[in-house]
Amino acid sequence: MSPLLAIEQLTVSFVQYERGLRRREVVALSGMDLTADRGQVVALVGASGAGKTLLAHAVLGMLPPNATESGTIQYDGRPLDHAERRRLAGQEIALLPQSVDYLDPLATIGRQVTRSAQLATQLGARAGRRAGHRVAATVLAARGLGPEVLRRYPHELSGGMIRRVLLTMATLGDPHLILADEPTPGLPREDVSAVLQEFRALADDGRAVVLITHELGGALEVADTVVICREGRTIETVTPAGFRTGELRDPYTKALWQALPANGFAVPEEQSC
Ligand SMILES: Nc1ncnc2c1ncn2[C@@H]1O[C@H](COP(=O)(O)OP(=O)(O)OP(=O)(O)O)[C@@H](O)[C@H]1O
Ligand code: NI
Repeated sequence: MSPLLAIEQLTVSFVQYERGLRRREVVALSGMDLTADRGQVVALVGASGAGKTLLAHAVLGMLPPNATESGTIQYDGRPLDHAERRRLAGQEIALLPQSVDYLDPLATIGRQVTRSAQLATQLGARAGRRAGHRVAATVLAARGLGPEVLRRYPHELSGGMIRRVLLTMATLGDPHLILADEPTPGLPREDVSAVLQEFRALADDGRAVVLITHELGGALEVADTVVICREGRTIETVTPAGFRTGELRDPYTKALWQALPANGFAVPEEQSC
């Protein structure tokens, strides 16, 4: 059986016009490979600007109009064109967005989760309001958010609560593939582990999870494979066991591993200042 998501040699560039209307092409992704199958957590690890969010946005058909793409994105064995990506987005494929700006600052959490529940369960807007509201209350409660949260606006929630609301919304439609874009920054250490374990559980339930993160340590806790990217390309794909037994080929991957607290925080010479 083909893997649920198979990305090969994905490239993305942006056409920009400089002063004088000189056309310039900026290459943002130059060869990303990533495969994620049902039951797996695949961590996508790389520094800021490496291209992690762009990869997720490409899968969901969310790249801006000035982007051009090459390479292949296959879902369940078939190449995904733009229309198909948009059709699957929010249904079979869910994004847990990096930015909390995806929430509407002027609508209560209850309204937004209800709307997501209506969309996800394809209930009609009117007929579905009550049912949607019930579903919203239930799913939020399951993530430890009480009924009072329904009446609050996004700015009245802590960072950790917002993350839980986003996770709730992303998983409402019972997606087969979840792309989680930096779900843990700003969370206290114990919450980080809890969130990571939620992704593990979602994968153990048969979904595929792509976990985008800066933090190799967290990725190693829950991932089946770790894809290391740098400057727009995949440089290495390793299992957590491969890290421990030293099966690392690329110096950048080795440096990331050595910089973990348990390995002595060794910062490579070229990067120290
Ligand atoms: N719309 C755009 N136009 C031009 N360049 C873009 C656009 N969107 C992203 N980029 C560039 O593509 C590169 C990858 O960006 P991306 O947001 O995917 O990085 P990232 O790995 O998610 O970083 P972070 O960890 O900070 O979220 C960056 O150099 C960024 O400036
Ligand atoms: Ni990003």
